[in-house]
Amino acid sequence: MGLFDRIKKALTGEDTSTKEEQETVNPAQTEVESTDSNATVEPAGEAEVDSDKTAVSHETVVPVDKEPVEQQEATVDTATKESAELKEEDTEQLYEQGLQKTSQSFGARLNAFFAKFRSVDENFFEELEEVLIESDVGYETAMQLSDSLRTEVKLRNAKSKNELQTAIVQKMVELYEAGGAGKNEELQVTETGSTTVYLFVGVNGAGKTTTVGKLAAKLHGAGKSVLLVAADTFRAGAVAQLVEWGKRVDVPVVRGKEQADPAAVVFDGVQRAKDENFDYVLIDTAGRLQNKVNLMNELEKIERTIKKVLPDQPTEVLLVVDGSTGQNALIQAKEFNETTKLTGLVLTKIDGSSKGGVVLAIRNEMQLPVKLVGLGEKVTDLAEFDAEKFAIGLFRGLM
Ligand SMILES: Nc1nc2c(ncn2[C@@H]2O[C@H](COP(=O)(O)OP(=O)(O)OP(=O)(O)O)[C@@H](O)[C@H]2O)c(=O)[nH]1
Repeated sequence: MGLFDRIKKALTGEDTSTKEEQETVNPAQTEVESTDSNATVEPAGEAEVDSDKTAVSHETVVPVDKEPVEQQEATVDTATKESAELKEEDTEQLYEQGLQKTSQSFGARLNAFFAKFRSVDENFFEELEEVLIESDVGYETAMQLSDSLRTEVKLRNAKSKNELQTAIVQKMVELYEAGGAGKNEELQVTETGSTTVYLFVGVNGAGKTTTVGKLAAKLHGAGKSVLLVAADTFRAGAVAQLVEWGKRVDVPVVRGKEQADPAAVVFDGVQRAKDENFDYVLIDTAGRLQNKVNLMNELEKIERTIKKVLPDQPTEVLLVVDGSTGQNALIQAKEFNETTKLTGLVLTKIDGSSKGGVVLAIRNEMQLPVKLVGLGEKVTDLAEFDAEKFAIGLFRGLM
């Protein structure tokens, strides 16, 4: 069953797939349980701090400049540890709650538009374009949608309100699917079996540190060993914030002094991860966009540094954007994409925002997959992006 049919079935209960499709089991549905079955469970970090550099200490903070050794408490209060294991039903609920505002405004706009529907004429398409732009799908995408709907309407000779509503949703889903064609939709893991490095970039306040913390909890909960690198040495407090997340989710953090060279911190972190065979390194960077050249140089230097230690890394360069800023998120994504080669996006703060429609614009205009979504401030409020759940949340009440 195609994505559109699955969404339609979920929203209307109507099964529009062919009989053959109904008889074929969707492999994607059978995969769910096998995820991470190979995971080796590492004991949670109660390790003692050991002055011997080779000993793995889950709470050791490695000072980059080798100056006075700053170390966190060696033992972790188990009561403060948080795990990020989410059940399938929880994720569904999160999506639904998270997208409530978006679907209310998105659906309400389109519903209001259809409430005064009379006939399919030039006015109809012009108004539809306006409604779509207001719904944060972006100008370019709104135009494309309206053009393809014109063709579809002619082709099907569609006249009724119902036919048109369904056709719009279908076109949005098609556009969405085309935007990701040939792209890896999920977070990738290194093929060599060595450490996988994810580099997080994005403007200040987008939610990088929070996302790194949440993802660390998820991976750690799945039995993976994770090392965090606080390369945002620019903003006072940013390092402390990541160290706090490290404590909270029980993973070690490599940090430098304030204003230290971020690339030096990255070097130490990646080297340690390699030496100690960590499964993942998550690097939090500074997000200054005021000076594009500086930012580009810094990110390039960080990437070069990673490659010095692990030539096939980073596996992912993820841009974190604040989804509640709507079109601003799209503009930021475009600017970052000019300076660094992104592999995907993390869209945060979808909860409580009415601007989730921007996913469609980002995907269509940048051909970049949204890999993760932030659906709240809690450690568990991070989910892999699921187009079906997202679309169901977005189009609820429209079909
Ligand atoms: N509601 C909600 N809030 C979020 C989400 N992700 C992050 N936040 C909040 O957004 C604020 C900024 O998040 P940070 O993680 O500090 O952002 P950052 O990009 O690391 O910012 P800098 O450290 O300044 O570069 C914090 O108050 C987070 O709790 C989300 O998905 N939903």
